[in-house]
Amino acid sequence: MSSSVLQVQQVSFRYGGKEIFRDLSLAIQEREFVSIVGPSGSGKTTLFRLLLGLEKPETGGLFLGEKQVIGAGGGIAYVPQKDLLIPWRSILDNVILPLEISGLTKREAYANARPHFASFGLAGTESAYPHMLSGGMKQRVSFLRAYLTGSDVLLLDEPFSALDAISRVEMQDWLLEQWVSLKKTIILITHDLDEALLLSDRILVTSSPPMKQLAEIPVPLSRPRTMDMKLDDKSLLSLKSELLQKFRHEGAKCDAEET
Ligand SMILES: Nc1ncnc2c1ncn2[C@@H]1O[C@H](COP(=O)(O)OP(=O)(O)OP(=O)(O)O)[C@@H](O)[C@H]1O
Repeated sequence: MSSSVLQVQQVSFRYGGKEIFRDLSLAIQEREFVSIVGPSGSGKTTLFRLLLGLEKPETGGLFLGEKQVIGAGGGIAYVPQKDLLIPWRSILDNVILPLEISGLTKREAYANARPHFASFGLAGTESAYPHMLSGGMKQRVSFLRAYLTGSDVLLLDEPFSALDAISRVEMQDWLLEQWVSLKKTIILITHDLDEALLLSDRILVTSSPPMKQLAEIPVPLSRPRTMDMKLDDKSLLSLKSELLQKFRHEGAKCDAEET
């Protein structure tokens, strides 16, 4: 067998009468960076909810290593679109939440969290409150909180979509660096095709429900990657046009379903 860290095996799922997945299978390799792109309403967030154990498949199974994914919080961490920081807790108190929940005392949790502030670009923000930070910084806090769960797999649900264009590019660069240094497996939902191309080893394209498989586009760019590549590389431009075509095609099918 390969070194899949995450496996979705023949999963079927529906919300009431709406069938979302039918016998869907996919595998994510250890330390892979995979982006999921696809039209609105195609089931991207639902896939995350299943991976987090927040929804139960009708049939099939989801596995983290050998272990079946059951219930929330089992080795998979989630960074949502909105940072969901608690406004009345300091940044340090926000990031230690998962450590407190796992049973550490506040003192232990602080000792655990503090050394990571610098590498997450958050030095000096420990006693600040969320409203004092920029959008990009708040997302880094959210990312640090997810990292401190100790999970090997991070699910990022459009984490940069609310940021302005410049902060977004800065955060994409930052995430590239973090992915290299933290050695985690990352799955990113994004609507930004440039972001998907720049960051990923593979891009999975969702289609209109019920989804039986995800189209897969490998990104054959060497690493380390830079922003210049994004602008210059000819193969990147042709990949982008391939992605756009798939995206539009599936989007049209989704729109037709909704009407
Ligand atoms: N709790 C729910 N109950 C019933 N239907 C739901 C529920 N959550 C999502 N759906 C439906 O399931 C389908 C897939 O939703 P999902 O949020 O997974 O799509 P998505 O691809 O993440 O969309 P977006 O890109 O807009 O976030 C949609 O048709 C949505 O309306």
